[in-house]
Amino acid sequence: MAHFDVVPVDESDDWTHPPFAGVVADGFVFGRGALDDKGPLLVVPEAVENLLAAGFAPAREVYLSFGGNEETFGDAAEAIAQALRQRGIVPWMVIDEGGAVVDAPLPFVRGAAAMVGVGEKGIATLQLSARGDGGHASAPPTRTAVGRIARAVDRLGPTTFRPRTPAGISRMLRLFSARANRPAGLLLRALAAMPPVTARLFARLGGAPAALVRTTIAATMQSGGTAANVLPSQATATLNLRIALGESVASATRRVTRRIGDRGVRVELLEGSEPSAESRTDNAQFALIARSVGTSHPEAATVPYVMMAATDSRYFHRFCPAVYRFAPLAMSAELRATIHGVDERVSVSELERGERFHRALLMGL
Ligand SMILES: CCCCCCCC/C=C\CCCCCCCC(=O)NCC(=O)O
Repeated sequence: MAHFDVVPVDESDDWTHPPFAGVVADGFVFGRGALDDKGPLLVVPEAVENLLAAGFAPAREVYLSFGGNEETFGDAAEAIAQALRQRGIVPWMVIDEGGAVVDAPLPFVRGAAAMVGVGEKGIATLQLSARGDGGHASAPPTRTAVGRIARAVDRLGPTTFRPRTPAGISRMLRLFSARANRPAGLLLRALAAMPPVTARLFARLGGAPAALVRTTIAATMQSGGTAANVLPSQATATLNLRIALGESVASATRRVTRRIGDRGVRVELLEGSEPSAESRTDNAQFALIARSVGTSHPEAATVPYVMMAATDSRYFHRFCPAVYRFAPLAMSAELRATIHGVDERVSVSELERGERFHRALLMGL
């Protein structure tokens, strides 16, 4: 699976090469979507076409699913999943974006790792709204509609949701422990054996580690009021929740509502998508991914993790137990930071390695 739509470019951003010109320079293809998700997409048909040209026929049926509205949470992948389901087709394995080959994935861990998302967090978009009486701003009530919404957002701190370590993260730590120096290796092994301790530690670290173990809340938009000297008659805020594995859209919405604890603030669910279950790592599918990584990126260990963002594959995990999120391209931390950002680019040599990965995967089915 992959998608060919991209997020927009802010005209004020300073790109080295125009973001929609596809300039090839210094060994990279520059452009919006180079990593998310045009590079990971094009290595799939490249592999298929090369195998077809060589007269190869795969041992299983292969479906290519390319959607055009992933970034806007559109319904292309949903329609594709539904069509397969209606035909009684349950894929043996689904592979989509959401992982990559990374270097030094954790402090003290040596070498490259092919990070494969074995699970994916859910999403809920909530709108908070409050109403006020309006009027002259020179004689305000204790709390305006804007103030009410601000207080509600402030109450939704990082401790709103309890942390919990998914099994895939414990397995990740165990695999990394073998690639760390002795003291760090012992620590990682201990953390792998004590999921509640890992959950608390990662939650405390904040950022990506915290996002691996708990439901996160980002207030992303707000509005309210019409003029500087007019009391607002309404205010709203939009919250983007990423729901941890094991929780649900409904339970997260309830918790947010309770935590706000203000009947004057309406909490409305605009859209939601449940978190996935975790796909297994002790099966033939995961072993095939690891073998294919061995062909394209022999220096990398194949390691499970949990994808914090959303992919089109979320429409498949509802009826297919083996869903993996992995783009077979090396992405340094610097390159990952260009996704949805400035100077997004993909290395030409990685495109070649990506094609090799998919060829190995198809041949190994
Ligand atoms: C110890 C943790 C190591 C983490 C290593 C992370 C490796 C993942 C590498 C790349 C993943 C990039 C995937 C980008 C997909 C973005 C999908 C997206 O934006 N979806 C929409 C949304 O979620 O809003």
